[in-house]
Amino acid sequence: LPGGNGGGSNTNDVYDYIVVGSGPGGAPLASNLARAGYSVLLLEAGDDQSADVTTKIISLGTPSPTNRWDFYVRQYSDDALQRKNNHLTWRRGDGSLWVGNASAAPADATLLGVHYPRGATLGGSSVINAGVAVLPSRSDWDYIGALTGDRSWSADALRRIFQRIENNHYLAPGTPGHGFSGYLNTIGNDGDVYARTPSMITVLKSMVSAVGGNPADTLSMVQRDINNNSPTRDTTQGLFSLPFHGNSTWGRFSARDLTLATLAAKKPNGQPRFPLTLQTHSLVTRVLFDRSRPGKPRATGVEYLQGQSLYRADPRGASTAPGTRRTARARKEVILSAGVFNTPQLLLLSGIGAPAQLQQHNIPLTAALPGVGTHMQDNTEIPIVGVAAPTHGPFLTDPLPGDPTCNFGFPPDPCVAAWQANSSGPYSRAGVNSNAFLLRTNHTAPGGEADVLIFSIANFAFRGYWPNEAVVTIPTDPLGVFGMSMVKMDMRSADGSVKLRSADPRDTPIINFEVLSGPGGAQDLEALVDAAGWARGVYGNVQAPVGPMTTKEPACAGTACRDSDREWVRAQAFGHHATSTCAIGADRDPWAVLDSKFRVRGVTGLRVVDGSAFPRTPGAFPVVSTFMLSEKATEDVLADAGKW
Ligand SMILES: Cc1cc2nc3c(=O)[nH]c(=O)nc-3n(C[C@H](O)[C@H](O)[C@H](O)COP(=O)(O)OP(=O)(O)OC[C@H]3O[C@@H](n4cnc5c(N)ncnc54)[C@H](O)[C@@H]3O)c2cc1C
Repeated sequence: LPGGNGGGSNTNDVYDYIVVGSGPGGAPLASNLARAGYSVLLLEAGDDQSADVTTKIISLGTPSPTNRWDFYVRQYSDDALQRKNNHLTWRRGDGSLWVGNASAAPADATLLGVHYPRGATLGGSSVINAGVAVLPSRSDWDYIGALTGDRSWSADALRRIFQRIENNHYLAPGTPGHGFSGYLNTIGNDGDVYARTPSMITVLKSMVSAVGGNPADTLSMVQRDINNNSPTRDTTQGLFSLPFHGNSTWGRFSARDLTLATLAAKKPNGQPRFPLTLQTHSLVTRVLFDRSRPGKPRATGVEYLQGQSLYRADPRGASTAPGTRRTARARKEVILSAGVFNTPQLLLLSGIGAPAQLQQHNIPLTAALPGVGTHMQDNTEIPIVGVAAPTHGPFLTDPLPGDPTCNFGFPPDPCVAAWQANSSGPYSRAGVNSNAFLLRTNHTAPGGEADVLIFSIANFAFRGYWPNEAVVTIPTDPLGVFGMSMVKMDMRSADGSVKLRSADPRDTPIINFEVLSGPGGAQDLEALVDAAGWARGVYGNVQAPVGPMTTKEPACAGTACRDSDREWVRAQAFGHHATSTCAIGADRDPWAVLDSKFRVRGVTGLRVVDGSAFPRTPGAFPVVSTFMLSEKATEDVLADAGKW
C-alpha cells in the first residue's frame, strides 16, 4: 500500500520543506525541522519494514529483498582486473543469480558486477547496515573547516553535536565527550563474550603484543572506548571495544526510530504534535525549478512517482506499472538526502551536473556543476584470513546456562522469541565481533593518525556482499577460520564516479569505484599491504594451542609476499561506505558541488544532506558522522528559515 500518515496525496501539496530520503542524512533533519514547527514532507522510495523483527536486532540486520536496492558496481574500468574478483555477481539465462569468479562462471552467465546494496526502506541504510558506531577522527571535521574557511566546521563543534544526540548505554553517565539523553543509542561490549571465548583472546593478545602492548591487558583493552574524547585518540594504536548503534539489549537503533517517534508524538487533543508528513513508496524523479525570475533557478518542489518497487535496483523485480506521477511544492527549501548514488542521480536528472553528460541524455541544463557524481570515496576493506593450528578446531564460546540454540533469524528462532519476550538470550548481548584495533601503517598521514581499523571475527571471514538468494560458489572455510577485517581510513584515492545510464529515473546509474586508483591510490594500497603483512606476523605469533596460525588469504608461500599481497588486495578489496559524490568544497573549487552550508551551487533553495556531502570519507564507518552531519545541517537550514 502506498504509505503516508495522512495528507500528502494531492497533486498540489505545499510544505515548508521537502526532504527526499529517510536515512541518517534525511531523517534527523526532517524531524528537527518539523519539531521546530515547520511543515515537512519526507519522501521515501521504500516502505516501513518495522514489522520485520530482523530489522530490530543488531545481530540479525542484513540487506534483504524487502529492504534493499541492489547496485552492481565496477571496481575498475580495466575489465581484466575487474574479473579477478572472487565475488562477482552474474545473471544466468534462467534469470537466477550466480556468485563467483569469472574463471568458473557458467556459460550462460552475464556479468552484473560487484554487489553493492543500499537500504531502500524507511531509515535507509541504517536499517540494514552492520550497526557499527565509530566516530571519525578530529581531522575529518577540521578538514572541512580548513577547506571552506567556515569555522562552524570544527572537531569541537561536531563533538558537541555528538554529545547532544548520543544516548550512551555502555559508559558511566557523565563520561566526558559523550551524551546520555539523546536519541542515538549506542552500546558496546562489557567483556563478557571475550571472557567466555578465551581462544579468541589468544589471537587478540598477539595483536596487542605486535604494537608493544601488554598481552595481560587484552581483556580490559577490548572494553576500551574507541569514541573517547582524548586528544591522543586518533594517534593511539591498539585494541578497543567496537560500539554499535543500538540500545542496552542490542536492539538496533536506526533513523527509522527517529522518524516514527516524531510522527507518533501527539498533542493533548490527539492531533499530531509535529507537522511531519511521511510518504513512502515515493520515488522522487527530479527537482522542479522556478526559472522565471532573474538570477539563479530556484528549487520549488519535486516530481515523484508513487508505487512499490518502481526503481530497477529493487530485488523484488521492478514493477511494470508506471507509478502515479505527483508533484509536491516547497515554500522554503528542497533537501536531497537520497544517498551517495541516488542524490547525484537526482541532481543530474534535474539538469545539475557536467553539461556534456546532461547533453548526452537530452536533459536541459539547470546549472553546470562538473563535480556531481565525481570524486567518490569509500573505506576500502579486505579481510586477512587466518586459520588456527590444525589440532585446535573452531573458536568456541562458552554458552550461558539456559541459552537457546539460535536459527539466525529464520523462523522459528527461539533466540528471537527470547529477545522479544524478555530481552534475553544471545541476541540481547554483544557478539564476538565487538572489537576494534587501530593500526598505524608505514603509509599513514603526516599527523600519524591510525589509518587502518581492524575488526576481528572468529569462525568467519567477511569477504563482502552478494545477494543472499544467489547461488554462491565460494569454497567453505576450514574449522578455526578467523577474519581480521581491515578497513582503510584516511582514504586518498577519490576517483569513483556515478553517471547516468539513461534519463529514465527508474534506471540505476553507472557506478565505478576505480578502487585504490588515481594519485592517492598507491598510498592507500601500500597501507593495506602493510596491514596484511602485519596481520600475517600476528597470526604466526599466536600462542599454542590456538597458534601458530597460518594466513590463508592472501596466501604467500615464498618471501615476495608484498607483491602477491598487492595483487590480492587490488583484486579482492571491496567497500560499503561510499561517500562524497556531491561534496562540500571551497568557493574557488570548480568541482565543489556544495558550499559549506550544504547549498547546491548555481541554484537556490536546494541542499544536499547525506553521505554524498562529505568531502572525504569520515573515519572507518560513516553512519554516526552522517547523523551528525544532518544535525549540523539543521542549524544551517534553520538559520535561513526566515529568508524565504
Ligand atoms: C550493508 C551495509 C553495511 C553498512 N555497515 C555500516 C556500519 O556498520 N557502520 C557504518 O558507520 N556505516 C555502515 N554502512 C554505511 C551507512 O549505513 C551509510 O553510510 C549511511 O546509512 C548513509 O546515510 P545516507 O542518509 O547518506 O543514505 P542512506 O542511508 O542510503 O539513505 C538514503 C535513503 O534515500 C532513499 N531514496 C533513494 N533515492 C530516492 C528517491 N529517488 N526518492 C525517494 N527516496 C529515495 C532510500 O530508499 C534510502 O532510504 C553500511 C551500509 C550498508 C549498505
